[in-house]
Amino acid sequence: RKTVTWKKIGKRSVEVAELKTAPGPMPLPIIGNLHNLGTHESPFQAFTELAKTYGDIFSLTLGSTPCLVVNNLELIREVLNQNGKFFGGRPDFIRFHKLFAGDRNNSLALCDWSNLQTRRRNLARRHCGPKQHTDNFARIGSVATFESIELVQTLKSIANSTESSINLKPILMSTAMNMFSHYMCNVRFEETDEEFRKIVDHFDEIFWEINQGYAVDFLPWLEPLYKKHMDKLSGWSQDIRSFILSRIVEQREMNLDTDAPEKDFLDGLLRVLRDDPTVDRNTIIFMLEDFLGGHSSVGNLVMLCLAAVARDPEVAKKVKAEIDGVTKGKRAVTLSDRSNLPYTEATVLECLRYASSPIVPHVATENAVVAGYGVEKGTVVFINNYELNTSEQYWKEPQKFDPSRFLERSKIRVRRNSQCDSGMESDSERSGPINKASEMEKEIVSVKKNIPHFLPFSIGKRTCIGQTLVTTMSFVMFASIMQEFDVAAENLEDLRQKPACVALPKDTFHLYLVPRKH
Ligand code: HEM
Repeated sequence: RKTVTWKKIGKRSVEVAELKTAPGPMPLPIIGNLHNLGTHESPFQAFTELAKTYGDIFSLTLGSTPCLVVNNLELIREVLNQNGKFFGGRPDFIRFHKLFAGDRNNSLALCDWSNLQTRRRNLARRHCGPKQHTDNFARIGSVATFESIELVQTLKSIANSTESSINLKPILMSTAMNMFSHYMCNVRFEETDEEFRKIVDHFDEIFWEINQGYAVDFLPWLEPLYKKHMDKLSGWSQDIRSFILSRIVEQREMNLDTDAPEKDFLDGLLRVLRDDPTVDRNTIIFMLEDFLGGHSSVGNLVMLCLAAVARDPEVAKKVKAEIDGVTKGKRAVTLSDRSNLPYTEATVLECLRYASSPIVPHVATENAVVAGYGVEKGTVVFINNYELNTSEQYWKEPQKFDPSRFLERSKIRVRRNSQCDSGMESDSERSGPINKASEMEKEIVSVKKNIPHFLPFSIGKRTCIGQTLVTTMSFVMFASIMQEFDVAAENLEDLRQKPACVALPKDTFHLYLVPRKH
């Protein structure tokens, strides 16, 4: 293996070290190690397998691109946290350019790190990653409940009119898109709107596409063979941008009230455009495309949650019992119920673990060192979080779908007034004055706050900005469906998911929905 020259810039001296690159399988001419990845359904499974031979950090050459794979928590932290500033780039795949009008730097997730990216992230954070107890967080909750109530009504009318299984995915995708466009732009669309339906389908196709890997990513000279495919990608994203421009941005620009308080993400973006001459209109359109596009992940995740309960009636029973206990079947589920529905929330988290969404590859923007090995500028770094999600080193029975792994019991002290409480009193309470509020210990179940090896949204400076939107909106949508329907599959075999993938193909399994009697 060749060596890398690495400049270590300390306080006083500049030292040049010759460091070995990490070990790895011998590459073949032209294709490099691509054949080593074809041995499994997902390249991440192949990484886990190769780690058994080469260790938790190893090198590959894909086509002619040097790559590094890191397979354990300590190494992942070393890459993304300690050395994050050296690994802020993204791979230069042709597909990524096609999806963003010829330049992947138009995309927040696929661009290299830059000052523009820092500004875009900051701009997006307030609306797309609001903190709990802020107005924006509360608005996510009210939009999610509003759209879920609409969804349940639509599903009830479909379920009551057919005995067959339902092609649920497009309906969930439209609901997710309406959650996002309603929250970010105060616009929602009717299910009967053909143009809207087409755009939601395009987004879903792109979400699947972005979750796949192709030989052409590392063998760019294959591009002519992929011409049709690449043209399709460009076409989808062009249609999406014209929709966003004509149906969302231009509509708002006609009615923009610049004196009123900022009402949503779109308002915020248009104000920056007005006030900052260095920001151009395309930046705003691409940002909207990126963030509205996030809805596809919510729709796909909820489909996976429904598949999970269709597969496992015991999980379904617990989710329904928990929801019924809180809502008493009398009102819709809201985001503020989340702390009282830990098993339901844990089911969504278990789906995220089980699906094990891959982390977008990073690229070394300068020569660096990981675990004592040299990493050349331009090296693509794969973070194997499939290993983090499925290894027995981190989870008990990782192959089992078990939401309770995300739960913990703890004791809290609560004050109670013995006169008002209809429960059994303890001896110490009975002996106290009748009206005096007393303290008692209560056991509560809650979702574990921090599991260091559970990193579905990654860590470090390129961490996901959409995690609040995902976890809140998918929770409300999933719980609302579970509150109203029993979910079942015609054939459990159909529910099979691709490993290390949070996406399902656009055309996927159908499910039975049977309205529940409250
Ligand atoms: C199931 C849902 C989702 C999962 C599992 C997920 C996970 C991830 C992961 C692993 C990354 C890469 C982090 C890294 O490179 O280290 C990422 C980046 C990103 N995500 Fe998400 N994400 C989800 C949904 C969303 C949504 C809904 C949005 C927006 C509304 C969003 C916006 C972004 C953006 C903008 C980035 C790029 C950040 C950057 O590179 O600076 N994500 N996400």
